[in-house]
Amino acid sequence: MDIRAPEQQYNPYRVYTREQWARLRDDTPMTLEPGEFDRLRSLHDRLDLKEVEDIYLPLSRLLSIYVDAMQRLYYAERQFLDIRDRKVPYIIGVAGSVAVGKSTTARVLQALLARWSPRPKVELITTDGFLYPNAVLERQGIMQKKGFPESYDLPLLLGFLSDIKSGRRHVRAPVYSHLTYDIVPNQWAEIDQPDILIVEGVNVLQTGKLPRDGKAVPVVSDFFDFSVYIDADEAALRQWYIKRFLALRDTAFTNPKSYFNRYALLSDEEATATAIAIWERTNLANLEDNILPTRPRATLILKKGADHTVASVALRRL
Ligand SMILES: Nc1ncnc2c1ncn2[C@@H]1O[C@H](COP(=O)(O)OP(=O)(O)O)[C@@H](O)[C@H]1O
Ligand SMILES: CC(C)(COP(=O)(O)O)[C@@H](O)C(=O)NCCC(=O)O
Repeated sequence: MDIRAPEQQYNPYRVYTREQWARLRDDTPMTLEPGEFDRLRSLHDRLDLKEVEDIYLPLSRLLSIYVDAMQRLYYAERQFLDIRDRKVPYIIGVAGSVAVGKSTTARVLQALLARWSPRPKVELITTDGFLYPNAVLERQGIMQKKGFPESYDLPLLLGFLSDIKSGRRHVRAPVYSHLTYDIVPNQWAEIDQPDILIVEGVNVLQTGKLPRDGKAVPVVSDFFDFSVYIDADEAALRQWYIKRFLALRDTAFTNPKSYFNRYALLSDEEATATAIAIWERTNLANLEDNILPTRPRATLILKKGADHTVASVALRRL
């Protein structure tokens, strides 16, 4: 235990207000077209020009420094070891609660990084593709634990990342559908030697239980060069989850193929009660037990306020 006064304790992060962080954009140009915002934004997430200018352009600038430095280190080490092989993809993890807006952040980063010069190949993968199919979750009695560590095929995810890092071509990842709430049979996303890969999911900073015998067991973040945790207070997350559930009731849930089709005819009150029940039973429990504890492992923490915009940024010291 650190018995020093809080102000004397070592803080691994430098913390910036939104205004301080926004100034770090410097002369990074805006490369997104106005029409692209709708495509990048998830349901009920907030994303406007100011958010990209104040938060994501400084982050894009910082990432370009990190990627550049890593490439130079990589080549210097290759020279030292007298090895000649192709460069490895730079991997960025995006973590945070269900409904915090990970998908939007990941898509904005993908769009901004892909416009760097010379144009890198930037791919994006979500870890929900590595969830076990519903049939398996049902057999194991963990359908209500979707998103918990035990609901993912971790060896498959680790194998995928290892293939990517080792420069393999045409690496396949399974695909998840939010509509059917299940893995899509016989469908894969193919990742072919990207320069940068963004890996988004609630579980990406989890370590699991490390073996006591010292045997080497990789964890997902061993493959990351940089990671972002998107943070928000529980009260805000709960509201966003309920709001999104109500919006989905009127849209996606009305599709007969939707797993939640039975909720399409619920009244506002019934739908809110259902959303709160799912939130508390599954997503909040997962946040408290398995997601929030990984926050201190991130390179960068984006803290959102109740209006979905980023209020402060914490960057881990090198
Ligand atoms: N039941 C659902 N039906 C259709 N789309 C959904 C459903 N649940 C979530 N989504 C969409 O799936 C995406 C991922 O959501 P989620 O995993 O909660 O992460 P985040 O909100 O952090 O991006 C979001 O774009 C969300 O709007
Ligand atoms: C699939 C999810 C765990 C999110 O996974 P992620 O892509 O963030 O790894 C989540 O969207 C989910 O389905 N949660 C289960 C409870 C619910 O239906 O909200």
